[in-house]
Amino acid sequence: MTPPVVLAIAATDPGGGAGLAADLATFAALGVHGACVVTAVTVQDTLGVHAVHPLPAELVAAQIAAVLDDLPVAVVKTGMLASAEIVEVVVASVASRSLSQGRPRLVVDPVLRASTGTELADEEVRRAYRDLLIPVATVVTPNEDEFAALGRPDQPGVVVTRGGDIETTNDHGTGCTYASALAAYLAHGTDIPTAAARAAAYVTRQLNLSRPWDLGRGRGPVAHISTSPITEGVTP
Ligand SMILES: Nc1ncnc2c1ncn2[C@@H]1O[C@H](COP(=O)(O)OP(=O)(O)O)[C@@H](O)[C@H]1O
Ligand SMILES: Cc1ncc(COP(=O)(O)OP(=O)(O)O)c(N)n1
Repeated sequence: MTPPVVLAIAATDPGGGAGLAADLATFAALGVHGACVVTAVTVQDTLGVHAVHPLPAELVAAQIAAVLDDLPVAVVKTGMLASAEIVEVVVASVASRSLSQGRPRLVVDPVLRASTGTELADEEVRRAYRDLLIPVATVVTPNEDEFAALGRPDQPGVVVTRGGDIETTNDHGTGCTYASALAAYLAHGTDIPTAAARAAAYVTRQLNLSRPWDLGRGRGPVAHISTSPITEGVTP
């Protein structure tokens, strides 16, 4: 038996709220095997992003090749890509694969700015998203600001995210979690509108779970803890 595999290409968040930690936890909760390629190491906490150290683009390319040459990746999900060279590497490594090589579908979460205000992508990165990555994506999940900053891309598969009704201070990482959930549902074979609706429902459930938490000095993380039967009866 082969489980569905999703590859996240994104950056680290040492507090475990956003980035690769959010991606992998979401994949596990939704029944897909998660592989991960690191694009950058960030120094951040629940108060904000203090530093970003992008990895050399060749190292990102080598990680992607190691995964794609070995595992049957159904979906690639990108988060923070940190440099225009890394965006180019993703396009060259993933989108240029032929269908006979098993080209994965591509979910692009265009992370441009943290909700605490720090810019996470310069103009060169935005241009690379606009000109190279978004045109080859299956699904793109910008929030309203990202959608505007990317020139309002008009193509099938653009799902503009719009926050929601739950009032909480524990929402760090919701964008990453939403896009990862959508990627996981796609990997299970769900169509795009259904995957988007299920991802929103998943985020709602997780935000309700973390709403009462007292975690961190700023905006705490959305829950990545599972509410599966394994954890029933255990108080988080
Ligand atoms: N407060 C909220 N209540 C309910 N759902 C939410 C809330 N915040 C986010 N979501 C869900 O998560 C998705 C992504 O959140 P959003 O805030 O748009 O992402 P980002 O962190 O990238 O700005 C939304 O489209 C929505 O489905
Ligand atoms: C490493 C890393 N990746 C992405 C983000 C942005 O996270 P996102 O879920 O889009 O939104 P906020 O957490 O900023 O609300 C990040 N901070 N770090």
